[in-house]
Amino acid sequence: MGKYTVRVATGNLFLAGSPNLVQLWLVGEHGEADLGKHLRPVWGKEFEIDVPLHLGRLLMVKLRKHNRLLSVDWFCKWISVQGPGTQGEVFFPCYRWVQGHGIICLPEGTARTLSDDPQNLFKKYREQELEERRKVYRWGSWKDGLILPIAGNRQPDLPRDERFLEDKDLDFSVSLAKALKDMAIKGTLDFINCVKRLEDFKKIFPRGKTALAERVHDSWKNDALFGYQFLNGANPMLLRRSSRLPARLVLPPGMEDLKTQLEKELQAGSLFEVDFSLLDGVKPNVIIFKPQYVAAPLVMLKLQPDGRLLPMVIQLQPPRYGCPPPLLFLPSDPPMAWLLAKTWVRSSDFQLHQLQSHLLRGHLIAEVIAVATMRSLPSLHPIYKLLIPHFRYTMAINTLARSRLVSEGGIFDLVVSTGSGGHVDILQRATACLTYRSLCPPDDLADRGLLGVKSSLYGQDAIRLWGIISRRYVEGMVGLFYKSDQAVKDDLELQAWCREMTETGLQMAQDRGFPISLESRAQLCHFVTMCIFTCTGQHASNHLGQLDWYSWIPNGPGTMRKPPPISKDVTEKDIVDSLPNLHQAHMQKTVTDFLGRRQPVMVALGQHEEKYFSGPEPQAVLRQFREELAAMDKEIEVRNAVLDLPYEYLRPSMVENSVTI
Ligand SMILES: CC/C=C/C/C=C\C[C@@H](/C=C/C=C\C/C=C\C/C=C\CCC(=O)O)OO
Ligand SMILES: [Fe+2]
Repeated sequence: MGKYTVRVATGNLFLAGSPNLVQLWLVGEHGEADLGKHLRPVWGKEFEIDVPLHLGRLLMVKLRKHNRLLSVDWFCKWISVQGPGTQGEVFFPCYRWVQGHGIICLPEGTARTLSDDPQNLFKKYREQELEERRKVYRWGSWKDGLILPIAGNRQPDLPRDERFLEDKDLDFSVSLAKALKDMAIKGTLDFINCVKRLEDFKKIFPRGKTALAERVHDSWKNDALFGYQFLNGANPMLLRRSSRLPARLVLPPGMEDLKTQLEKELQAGSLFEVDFSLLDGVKPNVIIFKPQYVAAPLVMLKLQPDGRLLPMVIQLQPPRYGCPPPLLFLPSDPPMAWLLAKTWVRSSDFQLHQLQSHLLRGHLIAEVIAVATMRSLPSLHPIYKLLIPHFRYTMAINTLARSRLVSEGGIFDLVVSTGSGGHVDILQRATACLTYRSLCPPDDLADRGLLGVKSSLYGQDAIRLWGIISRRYVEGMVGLFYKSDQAVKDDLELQAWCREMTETGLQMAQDRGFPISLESRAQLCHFVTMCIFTCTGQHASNHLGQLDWYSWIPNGPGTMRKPPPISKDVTEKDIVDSLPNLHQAHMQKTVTDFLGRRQPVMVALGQHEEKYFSGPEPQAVLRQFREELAAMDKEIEVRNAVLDLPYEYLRPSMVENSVTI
């Protein structure tokens, strides 16, 4: 018996409140008390009430919104209750929309696995919550041979909790509308203006461009900048150290010097390669009845002692049986021939970057993690509480990508050489070779021979960030809730989550190294770190470079309008005629500017305000995580200050806490 003070926190945004009355119940270990309909969340924040029962330790708050005439959704952040006992103020996290008039149960914020609840006080609640979540979060299907998305084609189809809140929605819609309006106004001139010289692409070079974009415009023809991009550019995921000369690199007679140089670098361990074979045979797009072109180049590069990565040879297409060996382009070739060869590589890199590194390995994997978690882990579960902040807006932005970017008639079909089906083929091929190791930087960088490469700033920062997420955050939290490997094995919810991810979301990916069970705390930590890194650093390192590296279109051509050259007799006009026309370039710019701009509505890594965990220990782990992130951020700032080309894409203050754009 006694006085209870109930505090209710409604979302901060204008549309978060509701005039509907809300009924609350307090559920304790000794009983349940109906507090009646005391709350109008628009205005009500706190009220006191006498409860004539001895409830004992508070376990749960139940709430129900009553809507006589009009049902208005309410965004409840949390409820806290200060009772007469020794429990102190008890916190019940929510951070969800309260819709309709069903009863919602909010368990007290302490994280609990099934074995942390020996009296099964929450067992029924966990089962009911998952039963409801599996109805609301359903796997969809976009294209055969791909990993699964959330069901739903448009934002309104998504669960309310996954849609943009009004601030993000406003920024996204207004910015997109402005970008498209500008495009429509200026774009009319695109058909009148034409590009005669490479410098004419300045006509669509943006105002307020970044300093690095300026450098790209000034130095895009430079071999060192061309090589640098494979280390620290928009797409740092393809470069690998050569262990042998690639079989596809057929050296025609007269190339003995090159062979000697390649073998010398190979022996020294300084030979690197970028192989775009995944693009081989991809059906190119046809844009306004005009065929576009796709190539599948191979680039060989040498790592200099000063850290520069310099191209040695470019083969634009793999050898064909019964045909003469493909032409090889060299730095010593006529300048326009060499520049066209590099430009073809840049266009090929744009395709694999946007589809394989950015969309598939960033956006779509993050979505699988989010949907599998919502379908398999109750909100009480410690791994749910650890992961949920890293899912914000991911289903929404991916639904927009599927409906406006890679959809039929979407941007890829309109202005990208792999649009109109080639892009789906590439996604299917990339999915078929997507391995668990490639999503974990310590393994991926080891496999690609990039560990310890001083000029791989991406590699250094990825390892550092992975380590902070793994050691300071994930291991810290897992250590609080799993005291042995057996506890991991015994957690049936956790095992179901892992299987749901690998077998269903990733479509039987166990043959590519993904686990279908978790046998130890170390394996659990590795898997959860992969989840968090994918939703944060992996996406950021492949998203943030668009503005810097693709603002100057010749450095990232979304399409090529002429076939790859078969001779070295190349003019500037040949290059201009191969590059996107002004309208295609303008549309590409508009989209990559819109996507690549720094987000005003942004939560940086680890900076979420939601308190999913109750108790001092998880808060201490999160605090230490934030301290380590701040230290890394400062050290990157100091390092970048003395670099000719700063690398910012894995700075914790730049990395979003989830995939939201
Ligand atoms: C050409 C850039 C390609 C990027 C693909 C990689 C990742 C997906 C991207 C997410 C995009 C999500 C939504 C895009 C929404 C709108 C696109 C802009 C204009 C559409 C024009 C129109 O529909 O009118 O990661 O950031
Ligand atoms: Fe993105």
